Amino acid sequence: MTDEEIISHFRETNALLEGHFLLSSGLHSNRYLQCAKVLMYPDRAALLCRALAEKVENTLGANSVDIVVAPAMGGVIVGYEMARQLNVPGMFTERENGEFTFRRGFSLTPGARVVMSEDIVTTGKSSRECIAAITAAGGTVVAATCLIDRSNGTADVGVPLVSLMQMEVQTFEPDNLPAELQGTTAIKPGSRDIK
Ligand SMILES: O=P(O)(O)OC[C@H]1O[C@H](OP(=O)(O)OP(=O)(O)O)[C@H](O)[C@@H]1O
Ligand SMILES: O=C(O)c1cc(=O)[nH]c(=O)[nH]1
Ligand SMILES: [Mg+2]
Repeated sequence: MTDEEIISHFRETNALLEGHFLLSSGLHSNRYLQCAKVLMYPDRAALLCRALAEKVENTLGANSVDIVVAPAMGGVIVGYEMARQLNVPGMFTERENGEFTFRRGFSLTPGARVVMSEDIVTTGKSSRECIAAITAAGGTVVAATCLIDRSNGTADVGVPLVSLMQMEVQTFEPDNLPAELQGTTAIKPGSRDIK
């Protein structure tokens, strides 16, 4: 799947937003990729995750994954579809007092080979937090995946990161906003509690 085909799925579903956004990391941006708008279409979710699962298999080899774990909320749908495409089970972690935890009776077999599946990577902070929770629960994270790596390959999540597409999207510290964003109110689409 080419980058143009991937981005077309975002454009056609109005998932490529422009405005003023407060990101999960606390950084600001004039662009936002709302993956939920793409993933609301099961056929598009399947096409994108099939292509990403193929990349994982090319990187790790066949039958190298025991389970997919995804961080809620953004990772839930993509994690489900990645598990389906890799033909393994999938589960998710969710925040409790700000920390990713396994709830709902989810647990990992010690040493289970885990692919951690995100929707978006900007700084990699959420990915690293989810990977830490998986490791603490006894899993071995063999790779991380995301649909779009907004860091253009610069985010370090501590394990190989397989992205469907890399993009370079500018981000800004809150006290260093460009003129176009100054004086406008930032929208915060994600669910992380930013103090
Ligand atoms: O690489 P990062 O800088 O961590 O940014 C990317 C993270 O931000 C978004 O989640 P968010 O925390 O907004 O919550 P959500 O998944 O509930 O939407 C997205 O789903 C990633 O998890
Ligand atoms: O960094 C984020 O929080 C973020 C950026 C983006 O483009 N999309 C998203 O869901 N989260
Ligand atoms: Mg998220």
